[in-house]
Amino acid sequence: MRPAITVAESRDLDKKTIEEIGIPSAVLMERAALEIYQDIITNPDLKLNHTLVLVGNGNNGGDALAVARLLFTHNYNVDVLLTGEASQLSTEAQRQLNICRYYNISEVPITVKLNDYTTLVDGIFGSGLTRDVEGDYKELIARANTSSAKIHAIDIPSGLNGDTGKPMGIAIKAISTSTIAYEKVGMIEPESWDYTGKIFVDDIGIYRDNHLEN
Ligand SMILES: NC(=O)C1=CN([C@@H]2O[C@H](COP(=O)(O)OP(=O)(O)OC[C@H]3O[C@@H](n4cnc5c(N)ncnc54)[C@H](O)[C@@H]3O)[C@@H](O)[C@H]2O)[C@@H](O)CC1
Ligand SMILES: [K+]
Repeated sequence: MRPAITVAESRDLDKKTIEEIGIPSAVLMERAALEIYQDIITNPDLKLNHTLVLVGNGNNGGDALAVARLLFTHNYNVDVLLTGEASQLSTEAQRQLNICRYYNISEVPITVKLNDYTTLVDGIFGSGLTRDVEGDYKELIARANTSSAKIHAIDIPSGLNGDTGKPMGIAIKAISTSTIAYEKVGMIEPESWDYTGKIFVDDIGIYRDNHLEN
């Protein structure tokens, strides 16, 4: 079993892979999306009749938008829900939004009925969660958790502290999670499994130990 890493180490490895080794952020995002897409379409517990992708402002949202595009281009019925303003998106998330807009993937408002969907893909927050979840985000996560839709989380269920395995105010309760590169240490805690569900560890070319796959 590969080792688990802290959130700080995860962010440090992302940064080093991009800045020291030179693998572009967009390439890592595409590799992440391809792995997450496979985890989703091969998961027998997810019904993909109608999927809604929840998109945050950062690169977790970027991963999610790229997943939405892969679902769309493979003829799955998918919509996206931008939780923030398009103008606030990270550079890579903006790139992915532009690609989704090329395909005219439908963007639905935060007031959309979540029970209209069979699956939600959670790309709101990942390793960038910095404080307790409040306000509209908290309400959306609460609605997602009480909806009839099954949730698949990207990297870390939104709102879950990746180091403690505990919610920060509230957290997405996913039936499955595609975590990037390595399990996060908080996912070793059994109480985190209510939020992560079944964990898939996706290798996207980010390695610890002098950046060699071990
Ligand atoms: N290409 C890349 O750079 C890669 C990015 N990855 C993805 O990128 C994610 C990290 O992306 P980011 O660093 O952009 O951060 P996130 O996308 O996790 O967070 C999004 C934004 O949410 C805001 N935020 C944090 N806590 C909040 C709160 N409680 N309420 C409201 N807003 C809050 C922060 O300002 C942050 O910018 C990883 O979890 C992973 O999914 C990975 O796939 C590795 C490769
Ligand atoms: K997430």
